[in-house]
Amino acid sequence: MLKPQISSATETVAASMPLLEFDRIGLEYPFEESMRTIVQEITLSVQPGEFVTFVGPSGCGKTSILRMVSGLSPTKIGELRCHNQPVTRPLKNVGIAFQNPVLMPWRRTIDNVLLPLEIVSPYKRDFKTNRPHYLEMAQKLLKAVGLNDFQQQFPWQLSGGMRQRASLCRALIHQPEILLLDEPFGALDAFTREEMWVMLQNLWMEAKCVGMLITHDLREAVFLSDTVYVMSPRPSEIAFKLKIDLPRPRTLEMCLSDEFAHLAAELRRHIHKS
Ligand SMILES: Nc1ncnc2c1ncn2[C@@H]1O[C@H](COP(=O)(O)OP(=O)(O)OP(=O)(O)O)[C@@H](O)[C@H]1O
Repeated sequence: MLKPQISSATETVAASMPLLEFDRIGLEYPFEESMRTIVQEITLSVQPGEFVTFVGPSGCGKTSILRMVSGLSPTKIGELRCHNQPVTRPLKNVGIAFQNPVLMPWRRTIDNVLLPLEIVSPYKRDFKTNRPHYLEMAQKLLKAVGLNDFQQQFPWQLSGGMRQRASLCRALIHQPEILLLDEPFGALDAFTREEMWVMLQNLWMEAKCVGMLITHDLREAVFLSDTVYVMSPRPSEIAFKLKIDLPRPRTLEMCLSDEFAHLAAELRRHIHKS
């Protein structure tokens, strides 16, 4: 709805322009008396609508990278660009879902989903006058994830999987161009997690946004991604890039195929323990 309109003359150029560019990005944190290098140097680009995943050993800087993309922790070494502009402050076109879906316990599910519209420009300006329209958007999302009958429940009345589904709806309600996912299904059991892969794929295909996922689950990475980046141990860099060309929409039956197993094994081979 509020996505930028581009004329057909510029469409061809825009289609080939990356949405995100990591240009020799590094990362250091203070450690004891000096600075410790976490990320050595990362250069890559993400196309509009691409789903990319970062996998790698614990502590190699995956979450820190997502924070850079969100603009919450702007890059100090190298440059991160969104739409060719350096990211120097929190981006508005980003939705975020974490492993722990932090929903407000005093707000009903529907009101938790609506929350970003109350605080993110340009929605907050007309939130009250446009509420019926926004309510419809939130209801559509909740319906898409099977929570139609739980709109009026409080978070503590939902299961872990349901809370995570509501949190994904909340991350997408303001139609972000970039959806950041930090181990969103890490706390769920294996069966629920696989259901969530399918549901997330559907939401992402409908939203046509960039997906950027961190996970320790290599099958999850293969199922969801167009591109998987394997990071090396700290001080990290991209050790391996794997394109996943499985057709979409992907199904859970595909996880049983030799091709799927081969792709997951290929990732496993390139992961080193820190
Ligand atoms: N604010 C901070 N100040 C100092 N060091 C930090 C800070 N945030 C993260 N670190 C350090 O940076 C490293 C990378 O952390 P990060 O959370 O990005 O890694 P990760 O790859 O996401 O790890 P995991 O897979 O275990 O979640 C860790 O060694 C961590 O201790």
